[in-house]
Order: sequence, then structure tokens, then C-alpha cells
Amino acid sequence: MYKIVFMRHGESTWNLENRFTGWTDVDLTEKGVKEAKAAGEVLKREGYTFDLCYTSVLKRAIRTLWLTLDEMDLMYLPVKNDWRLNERHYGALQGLDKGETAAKFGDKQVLVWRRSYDIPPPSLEEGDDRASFNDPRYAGLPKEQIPLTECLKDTVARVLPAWNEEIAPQIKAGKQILISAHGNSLRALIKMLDNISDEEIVGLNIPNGQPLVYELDADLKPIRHYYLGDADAIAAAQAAVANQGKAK
Ligand SMILES: O=C(O)[C@@H](CO)OP(=O)(O)O
Repeated sequence: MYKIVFMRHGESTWNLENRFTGWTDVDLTEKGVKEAKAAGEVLKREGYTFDLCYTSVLKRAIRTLWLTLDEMDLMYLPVKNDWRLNERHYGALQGLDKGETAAKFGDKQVLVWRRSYDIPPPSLEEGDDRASFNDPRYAGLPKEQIPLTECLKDTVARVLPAWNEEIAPQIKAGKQILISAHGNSLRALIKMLDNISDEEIVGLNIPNGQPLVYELDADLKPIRHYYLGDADAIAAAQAAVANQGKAK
């Protein structure tokens, strides 16, 4: 049996301000820093250790990983930064307030933009300052791979090769792996791993900074999964994420 641990970054400044974030590179809040350290504490207390870590190229996930590893005294571990683990690109919604957007367009429309499998949010214009074409961290990528918006299906299409080509072989080689990523890139991974339907994935929300353990069989099919923290606190945090897209 193999085990892998997934973790969404701690609270970011735009989580706190309730803005659509996507590829915007915002940092952690003080609460987010505490959540990342607490994740390290619980992993250490439960006897977890790792050989290799993956994260995105966005600092909220990178810093969460650093803080968690620091707490575990594992800062020497190799870390692979992979853009394919980035948050789902939120298109022209990036920067907008989620509650205000729901008040303007309705809760239903915002739920479609946030959680539908194959309907993307409105796209950024190519010349928009928020587009990532000139960002040096994506300099090695062909322009057509840099999104202007993404639905979850698009995110699955980039996360899946990262899993199949990069992460899965390392798990099979016996490496204990920690992945620090984002709400929707993790939803993409989990949808694929657990074979969740396009309808059911709408209801899946990932809380900030809570280690999520997946036990996998020899073919990397999930046997079971569980969060390590307090179950009531995690359920409350998941409900809070679900409610972020509703008009006040
Ligand atoms: O804004 C975002 O990029 C994501 C994660 O914070 O939000 P949501 O849960 O609305 O998809």
C-alpha cells in the first residue's frame, strides 16, 4: 500500500478578502502562516515523514510547504515546483469580490463559474495586465499552454500529465510524497483519482492547510482517504469555502 499527502495552502490574503484568485500570486495571511505550521505539527505528531515534495509556482502554496517542512525539520527535502499544480485560472474574474459578483450575476451563475466541470469563467483579453504571458516563471512554456481562463476540465488536462509522468512513478519507486497545492488543482487530482462524476465534483470543497491522506493500492487506486485534523473544524471550513460564492 502507498500513501500520499495532499494539502491546500493556508489562508491567503485574497481568501481573506474573498476575491477570485486563480493564477494571481498572493501571499499567506497570518492565519495562513499559522495553518501551515499547524499542518506540520499534526503531520509530525502522527509520525509522517517525506522524501520528496511537489508544489506549484505560486507563493501561497510554496510558503505553506516551507512552513510545514520547517515545523517538521525537513527543510532539506527536494521540492519540485510544477506550474501544472497551479490553481485553476479564474479568467476575467481574477481580482473580483466573490460576494459582489454573486450579488451582480446571482449565486447560481457564480456556482457555475466556481464549480461546474466544463463551463469556464469569462476569459481574460490577451492584452490584459492580469495575463501571464510575460511572467518569467512561464517563460519556458508555449503560449498556447498559458491559459486566459480555465474550467476544471482544463485543469484536469494539465494536472493529469503531471500525475502520470512525474508523481506516479515516484510513488511507485517508494517515495513518500507531500503535495502543497490549491483548492481546484487538488479537486482536479481527486476527481481523477476517485473517479468522481462531473455532477458530484460540484459539491467537493477543500479546506485551507489541512493534510489530506490518500492510501493507494499497487495500481495507485485509492483505498481510503482522510484528513488528519479535527473532523468538525474541517467540515466547518469546507462549508465556509462553499459559501464564499454567495451574495451576502
Ligand atoms: O479564488 C480561487 O482561486 C479559488 C481558491 O481560493 O477559489 P474558489 O474556491 O472560489 O474556486
